[in-house]
Amino acid sequence: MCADTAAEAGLGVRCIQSNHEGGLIDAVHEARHSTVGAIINAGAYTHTSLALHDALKSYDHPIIEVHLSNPHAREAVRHHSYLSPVAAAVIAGAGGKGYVHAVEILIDQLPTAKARP
Ligand SMILES: O=C1C[C@@](O)(C(=O)O)C[C@@H](O)[C@@H]1O
Repeated sequence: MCADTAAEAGLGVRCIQSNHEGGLIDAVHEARHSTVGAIINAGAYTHTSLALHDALKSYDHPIIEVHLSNPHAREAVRHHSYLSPVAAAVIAGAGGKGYVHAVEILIDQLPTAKARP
């Protein structure tokens, strides 16, 4: 579904999964010159990783933060995100559909996006 939505805007989707903080950071740096935007669910690293925050801060394209659940309805430790300050939008609690919405929002954020009426 994400790929279909992106394809309608002439874009492709590349998915990366890593259980390692450094793997996510490397993926962000590697994507700098080959992507126009990023959608990220960093799992628990959302709440702990200043390093991932720094990597995303140096990524010069729109970032959409996604969570399947709503971390704000969960334990207090999940209420802070290191990613949100560098994200153009945050989608939480929409389950898997959140990724499709993230693609739509990302497309709207691109410099080539037409202004909405
Ligand atoms: O690993 C996860 C999953 C999560 O990112 C989500 O998608 O709801 C929310 C995080 O708080 C949690 O640590």
